[in-house]
Amino acid sequence: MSEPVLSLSTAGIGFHGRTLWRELDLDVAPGEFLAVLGPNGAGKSTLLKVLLGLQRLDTGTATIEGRPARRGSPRVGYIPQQATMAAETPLRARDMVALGLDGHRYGIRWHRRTMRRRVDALLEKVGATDYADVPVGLLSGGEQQRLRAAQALASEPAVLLCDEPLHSLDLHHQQAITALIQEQTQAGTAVVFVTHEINPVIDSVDRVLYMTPEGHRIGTTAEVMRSEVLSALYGAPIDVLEHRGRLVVMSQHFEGHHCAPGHPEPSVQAPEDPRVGVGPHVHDDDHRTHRENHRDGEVR
Ligand SMILES: Nc1ncnc2c1ncn2[C@@H]1O[C@H](COP(=O)(O)OP(=O)(O)OP(=O)(O)O)[C@@H](O)[C@H]1O
Repeated sequence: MSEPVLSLSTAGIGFHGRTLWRELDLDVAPGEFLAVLGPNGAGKSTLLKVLLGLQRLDTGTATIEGRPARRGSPRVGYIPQQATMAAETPLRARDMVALGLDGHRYGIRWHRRTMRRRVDALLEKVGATDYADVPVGLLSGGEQQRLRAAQALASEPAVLLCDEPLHSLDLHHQQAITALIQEQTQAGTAVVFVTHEINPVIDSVDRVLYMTPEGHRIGTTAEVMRSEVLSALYGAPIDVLEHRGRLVVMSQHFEGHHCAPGHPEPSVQAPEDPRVGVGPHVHDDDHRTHRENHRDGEVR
């Protein structure tokens, strides 16, 4: 591996006596795309906060480009979890994207025209040209999310941290944003992508970090997204099935609608859904349908 751009060494953190994760050793190379998966409350967003310098580790170290992770670094881009902006926010869409441009990059102040061209290109890439001059507070959640992606990519960061950036985007815009992030990896940006569903990004992912309260695993998708590995991590039987290049993760045991006591459930969705993956609620009916499909040979 080339010199890592992001490193965690024996990192650990917890709150109020509860350990979220510990002994986390991770090196991410320039241009690498790391997906971070795991149940609710496993500490995925906390990991991003550590890398943003917003949260201190209890043990170990976190470095970006060899220096301790710190707040406000222009070398780190961040697409936060979606939150609706107030209707009266005094920013147009293009202003929000421009905020992501480092006005003094490499010590040279951006020329106003260069800046406008760059903003226009970013707006176009996320499909936001039509509402470039609309106040952000009047836009839909998905439209605002596309602007956050454009803003985070504006400075071509060394590390891009994404906290469920595809949440609430329609399929077309999921693909557009994923393509944009993928393109950024070609330029050398390392991506840490927290998600509940691997399938929308499965073709972009180099490695997976899967976190659970019992421990974590790091490896390629094929190494980590396996029945034995997830069963060991959850401490309960989990099946991982592949269907047309997409993964279906399902629990073998349900108590009512839950997979295992104390664990938010991994998802089961109809295998025909191209977006199936680790995610929301599981119904016994879904389970039966899937099993029947499996018996009928529809799932390989
Ligand atoms: N500053 C804090 N003080 C106390 N507890 C915290 C703090 N930050 C996070 N936590 C707790 O740590 C746990 C992990 O939170 P985190 O948001 O990292 O989980 P997550 O894996 O991103 O979950 P989700 O998938 O639901 O977004 C939660 O129980 C949360 O309440």
